[in-house]
Amino acid sequence: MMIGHITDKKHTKPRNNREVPLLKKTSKNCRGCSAAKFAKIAEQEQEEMSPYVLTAAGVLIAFLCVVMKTRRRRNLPPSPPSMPLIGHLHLIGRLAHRSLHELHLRYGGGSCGGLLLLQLGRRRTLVVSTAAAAADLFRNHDLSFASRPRSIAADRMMYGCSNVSFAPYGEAWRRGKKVAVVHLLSPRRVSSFAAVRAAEAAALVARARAAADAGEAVELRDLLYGYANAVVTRAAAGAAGATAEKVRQLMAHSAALMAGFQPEDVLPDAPARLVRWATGLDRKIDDTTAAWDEFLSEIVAAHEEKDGGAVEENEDFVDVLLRLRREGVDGLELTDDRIKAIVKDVIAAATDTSSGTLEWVMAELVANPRVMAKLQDEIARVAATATAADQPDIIAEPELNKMGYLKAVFKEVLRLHPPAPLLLPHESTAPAVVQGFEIPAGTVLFVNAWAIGRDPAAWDAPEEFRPERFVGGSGAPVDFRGADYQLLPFGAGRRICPGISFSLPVVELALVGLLRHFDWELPAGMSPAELDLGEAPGLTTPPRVPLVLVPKCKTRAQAARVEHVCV
Ligand code: HEM
Repeated sequence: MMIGHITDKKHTKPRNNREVPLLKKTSKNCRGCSAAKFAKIAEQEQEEMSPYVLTAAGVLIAFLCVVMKTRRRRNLPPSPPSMPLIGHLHLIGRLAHRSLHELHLRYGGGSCGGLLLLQLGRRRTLVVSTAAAAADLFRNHDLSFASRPRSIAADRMMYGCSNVSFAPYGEAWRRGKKVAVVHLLSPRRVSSFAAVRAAEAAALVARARAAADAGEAVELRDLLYGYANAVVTRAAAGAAGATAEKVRQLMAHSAALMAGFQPEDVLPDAPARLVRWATGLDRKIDDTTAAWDEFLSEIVAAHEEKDGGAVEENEDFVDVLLRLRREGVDGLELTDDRIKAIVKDVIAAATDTSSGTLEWVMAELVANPRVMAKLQDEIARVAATATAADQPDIIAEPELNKMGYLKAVFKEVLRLHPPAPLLLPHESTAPAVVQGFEIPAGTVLFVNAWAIGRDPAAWDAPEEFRPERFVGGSGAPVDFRGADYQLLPFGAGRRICPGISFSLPVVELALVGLLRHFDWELPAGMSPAELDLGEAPGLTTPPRVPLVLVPKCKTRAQAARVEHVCV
């Protein structure tokens, strides 16, 4: 009816094509009408308006048809019931990878292709929880999902995301990643840090030995973090000691600010900004960012003063980046800020992941004494003939390749305890059809590497810790370099971790040192079955309860074979 009153009837032809007199509009005119007249006008009016009503109804029906057709055509992945505003956020606990795994088991099994679609606050989120779904995603849609969701915290803490990890997909990310892969983390560069690794691994063994001599228990997290941090800081900035300690403090502050959901994940921009300001989140980010910037600026300035003095083989990451700036890297402007962003990125990406992996290995070995003994046997066999020339406590790195069981133990630990269980979040920039489901552009992606490592379709007895599953067998052994989608601790595709070759000798050398020289026992009265193998929440997830063990120098009979050990 409203349409009738507001439309100019002059331009209207009724269905029978009869010319209709202009409607008398004023109430003054109507007031004088008799009931019969009024009814006639109403009738006339109705007759006049029917084309409009029909048109409106037609448009509405057409619209509904399109909506319904689109809905029917949009074959979205399954999704649990959600709440207004927060969507599915209330279903995610402190350990997001476990909550998502439970949701997958409840809603995403069977014909759902290993996918779940969630609304996490404002973000539409695809969760991949099986090896088959990961294979389809990385094989066929890697490019569509190669970006990162925008994060205000990352933006401010990483110089406008000019680092590698949080940079959105595009030319700047591509060139930054190339610098990381080709210049910072290449096999040649990684092997140039062998002396750094050997010295820090020897220091680690010395610290464990001091505890063993004093009969003290050791908090492994502290010991292993100190080791990983020292190696990475020396590789990145050429310094350990006070520098590494400063990195440790800064990292502790940053990790807390980056983990978990952010206000803008749930709220529109303006209220989110208000919440950030009111809760002091912005101030904390600004303080931490300023402290990092001061620290990194000093390092860059000190390196610049050397003015390219380092021999190329002895360069640390800052040296390399400054040299590339002098030489001019195609298409990537290596400003001071970008250099600081890349160095900070690499330090952050390398430290927690490496030390977390080592702590999980030690936890699983203590929980599985059979595996510990078998690995110690392998190490003793190889080490009997091979120590580093200048570090008698440490095995020469090429010998690590003779330790097949060691490699299998690491794979098994990374299967069950990927240090970043959801990798880093990706975001799609184009629509894609994954496992037959339509995924719109702009969808955040979580690949649940933790759940994929437990996928019963991909693994036999997935909950069992059994490194032997990676030894022998027919065909190429499963590896974690991104080609075997059932084992994704480093991710796969374009966004795969570029630090695999850097991290392997770091973790292997330390573990070999710790197992070669010591037996490790639980504190008095504790049995392996009592070990808590749950995770702590965060972007990286070390054991929930820091591992405390007692190192015992190996028996004199064993020590006699390797004379320098614990005598
Ligand atoms: C055990 C050790 C490590 C693990 C488990 C690990 C795991 C990961 C994971 C899961 C990602 C995200 C992949 C994705 O988004 O799909 C990643 C990215 C990254 N990692 Fe590692 N990482 C480790 C060590 C390192 C080391 C030692 C470095 C450098 C020295 C490093 C540098 C990076 C960088 C720069 C990225 C970002 C790649 C990109 O966005 O394109 N990581 N890592």
